[in-house]
Amino acid sequence: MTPLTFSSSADAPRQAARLVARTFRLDADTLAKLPGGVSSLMGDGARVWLHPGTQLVAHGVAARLELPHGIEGGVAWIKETLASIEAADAVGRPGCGPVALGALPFDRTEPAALVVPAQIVGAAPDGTAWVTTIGEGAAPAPHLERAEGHRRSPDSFTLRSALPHEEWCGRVARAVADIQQGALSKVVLARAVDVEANRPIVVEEVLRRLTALYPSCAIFHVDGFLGASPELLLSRRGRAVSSHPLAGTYAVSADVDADRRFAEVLRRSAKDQREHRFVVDAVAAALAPECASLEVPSEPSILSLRNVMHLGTPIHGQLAEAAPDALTLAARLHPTPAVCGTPRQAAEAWLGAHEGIRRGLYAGLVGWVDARGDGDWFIGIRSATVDGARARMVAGVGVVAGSNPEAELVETQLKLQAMLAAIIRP
Ligand SMILES: C=C(O[C@@H]1C=C(C(=O)O)C=C[C@H]1O)C(=O)O
Repeated sequence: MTPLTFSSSADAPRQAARLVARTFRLDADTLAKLPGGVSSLMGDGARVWLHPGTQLVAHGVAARLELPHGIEGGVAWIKETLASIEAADAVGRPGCGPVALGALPFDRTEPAALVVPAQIVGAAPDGTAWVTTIGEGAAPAPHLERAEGHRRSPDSFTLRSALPHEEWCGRVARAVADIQQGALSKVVLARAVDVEANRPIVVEEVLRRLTALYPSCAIFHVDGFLGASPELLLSRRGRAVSSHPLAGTYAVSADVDADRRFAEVLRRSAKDQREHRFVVDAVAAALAPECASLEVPSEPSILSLRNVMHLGTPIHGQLAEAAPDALTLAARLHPTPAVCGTPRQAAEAWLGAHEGIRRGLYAGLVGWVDARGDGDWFIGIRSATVDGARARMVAGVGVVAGSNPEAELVETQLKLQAMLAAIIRP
């Protein structure tokens, strides 16, 4: 069936009324046939969202939701469109019923799209699992075949930086100089590395390795864009809202005592604290007008991953009654100074003039929103874009007064490790 296409218009909710969604609980017998849980259904073409909060593995497209003017053109119509799909939902969990899922570009004005999948298999943290099917006129029957992946993986890889190291370090030095001149306070400069493999990269295998290496992160895949993001931009469950901005990074070693000392160094680093504060202040300022209450810890804590540790501040709030849906809130926060800079406009202009790469979906938004307005949106970092035997990995670093170009280069290498370890077979 050809999917419907909706373009951000007043008409989309009316057209969506042609779609019908059915959600059923998956019983124990059916789940027993999926030993890896819902993730056993992810073939290369699936749209995947695996997070300890909510897991969604989606196939097919019931409708494409197009944003020809990017998220800047407004995204509130997406939740309204989902809400006008006729839905029978026997489970009622966040992520049940019709869902819009996908990845949106870093650039707020770049054309973008999400999809309403034709089938979504989901699981909640307590193990409740469900399947939703969506179609025009009637919801199709669910299809729960396990993905069979017998493709031969690549075993030889070449890596090439998009910019020579010296040139990239020169740009960091330029950013530090411009910051010292007072043109801006922080800018997040990204670096791309291209991988070429001897055979097509097997997306499903990369996702399995990411799941094993980064179990606390959001593992995602949308049309070749995949990754393991540690950074929650915004999650909404009813009136509860949360965000977990990160900024400030240190290496993680194999030695617990050394890591404890590194964590202390990071916590006491005035440069990293400053870099972090810009992000927390921006997130809190954007959320406050929508919230009846908002808790922002005064000190960051340490978020430890396999390759790096970050300063992170968990922010929680209760939304005001009229607050918008998860995607609208996330789009309002984006781009935070964790991936762009401060002040935002000066940083965007600086990146446009000096960064030298097209970010695309890197550092954009990735996640889902449902018809109630619940949803999870992470920042699309620790990510790569895979196209056959090629992949582009991107990682960025926050540059502030006092940043050292060579140290920032090392930081990009640590962050790129997240994807390298999953793409390149051990
Ligand atoms: C921009 C990235 O990461 C961001 C930048 C960080 C930093 O500069 O310390 C830390 C976490 C992220 O918010 C990236 O991984 O590409």
